[in-house]
Amino acid sequence: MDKPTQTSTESTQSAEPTDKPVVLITEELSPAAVIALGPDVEVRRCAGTDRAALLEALPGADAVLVRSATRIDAEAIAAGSRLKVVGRAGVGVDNVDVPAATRAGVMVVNAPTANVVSAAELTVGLLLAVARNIPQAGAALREGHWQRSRFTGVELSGKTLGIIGLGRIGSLVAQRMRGFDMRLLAYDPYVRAGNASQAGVRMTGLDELLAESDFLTVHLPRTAETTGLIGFDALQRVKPGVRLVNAARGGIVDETELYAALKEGRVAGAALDVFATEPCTDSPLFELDNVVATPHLGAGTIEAQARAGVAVAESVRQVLAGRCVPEAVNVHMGTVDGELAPWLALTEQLGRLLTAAAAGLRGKLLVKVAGEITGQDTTALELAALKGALSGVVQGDVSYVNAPLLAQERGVGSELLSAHAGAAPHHSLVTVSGALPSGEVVSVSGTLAGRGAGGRLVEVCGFEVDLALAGSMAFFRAPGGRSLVGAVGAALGGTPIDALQIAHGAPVANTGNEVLLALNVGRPVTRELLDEAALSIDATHSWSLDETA
Ligand SMILES: NC(=O)c1ccc[n+]([C@@H]2O[C@H](COP(=O)([O-])OP(=O)(O)OC[C@H]3O[C@@H](n4cnc5c(N)ncnc54)[C@H](O)[C@@H]3O)[C@@H](O)[C@H]2O)c1
Ligand SMILES: O=C(O)CC[C@@H](O)C(=O)O
Repeated sequence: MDKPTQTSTESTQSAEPTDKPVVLITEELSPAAVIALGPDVEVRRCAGTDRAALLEALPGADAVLVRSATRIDAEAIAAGSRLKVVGRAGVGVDNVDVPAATRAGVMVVNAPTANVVSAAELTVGLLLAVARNIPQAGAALREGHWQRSRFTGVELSGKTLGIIGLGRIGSLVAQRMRGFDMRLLAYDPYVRAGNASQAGVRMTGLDELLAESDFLTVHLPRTAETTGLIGFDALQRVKPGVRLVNAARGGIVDETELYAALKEGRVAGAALDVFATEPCTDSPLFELDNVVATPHLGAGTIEAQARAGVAVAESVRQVLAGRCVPEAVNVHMGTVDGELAPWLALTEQLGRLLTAAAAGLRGKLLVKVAGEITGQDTTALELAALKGALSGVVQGDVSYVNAPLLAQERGVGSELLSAHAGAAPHHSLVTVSGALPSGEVVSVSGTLAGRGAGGRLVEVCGFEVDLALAGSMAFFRAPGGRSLVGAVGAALGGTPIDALQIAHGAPVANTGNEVLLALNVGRPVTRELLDEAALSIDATHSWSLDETA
């Protein structure tokens, strides 16, 4: 799909059949997101928080676009029987069951940087609000109370800020709070101390950070490890009178324990943008004067919504057009640019051919990349080979998303070797190899003849060939020294033969007196015809491939 010039067709949820891929939008998104989806999709809408409506709409959707309020769990993934991609217009994917999506071959894409500035700016606002009681003082004033001493606050300057999670947002908060003359500590076991100290942040253990901080701010993802991290134990160890901000995810701070600590005065104030269960409108925390609360507004700016919506819409368009996107949460493909795309298709074909040649898939798939193409990030070619190889042995859809998992389940490994040398006489070459049940290694190599040209098969099991890697193909390995063409032609009956090659001997590897007969044929060769032809020439191996299927 090219850049959109018109907006997408839009309808409310409908079961009407459509030719265009259907993108289901389940939450309020920036209008720019719908424009970015372009004219090649049909947009449908339903409320993601209405579970029944969501489950009813999902079977008709090729893509679903959500924010944080729609639960895309295993049940929702299963309901989305034709779903190819879940687009999360924001950072956190904790409302998406990523393992379930991966298993089903559904790509999950997010917009990891679109709203981080907005989230960091809200955090700064919450730090100021909790230090100076700004929302409470404003609310009292509106009720007719001019109460200055009641809302006396504290300064940020000279105080210690403890940042829990020094990732994208935590780092932006650090940058901004340095301007307030705060001393900055951070706890994040996955961040290198050297990088932090350049940013003026001292890394500490959690205990030290809790004991020394006048203000704490949480910027963690919600995971099994982080859920309840700021609970009873941590809140016992804080510096008395600490003020706490959480604009990351609900549940990381235990709300019951926080309530108790606020009541006791161990925690002097809290500012919360996120809650364990959302929407949250009646928490006991809201009864406390020293609590500031916002309804998950971290990403709630015009700029962040436009950036997140457009970024994720672009990714969804790419996925629906069969392309790979770097923002995929559950596919690790490296950088895939336009130059690499035809090599992906070629490598996938080679993977399919290898499985056919090896009569199955076992052990390890080796993907060797040589020549000019090695100047690019070729990580994705390993996935492409696995995808192709598995498609011949797995029932159901194999995608870039579930290929590694399906391979792992079958005990199949893979390795990518990349070396500039070794492609001659071709400018670039991809070789995929694996093993026969006997342990003998089989390999297939292919190249692209030129820009826009289809793939060429240039090596099969050590024999040099030069055939289009397209349409239907048949291969025979047989003893040499006799007339093979007539016998095979006769056995294949009326099957049109478009190109035929007999490769002798061992120009690439020592294959003895054997020959390889490789054919491009005009229609798929049935197993019966293939066996008959193989018998007629005493072939030791025969296989076919239907690239039109
Ligand atoms: N309130 C909002 O509207 C809003 C907006 C955007 C993002 N968020 C949330 O903010 C959080 C941070 O987002 P980000 O983009 O900075 O994420 P990030 O992945 O860039 O940073 C998270 C950091 O947490 C660290 N971390 C992970 N597990 C940890 C653990 N157990 N202990 C200590 N550190 C740990 C990681 O090393 C990483 O550096 C996420 O939960 C995200 O969903 C909220
Ligand atoms: O969609 C939203 O507004 C929430 C976004 C935010 O929590 C995120 O993780 O990106």
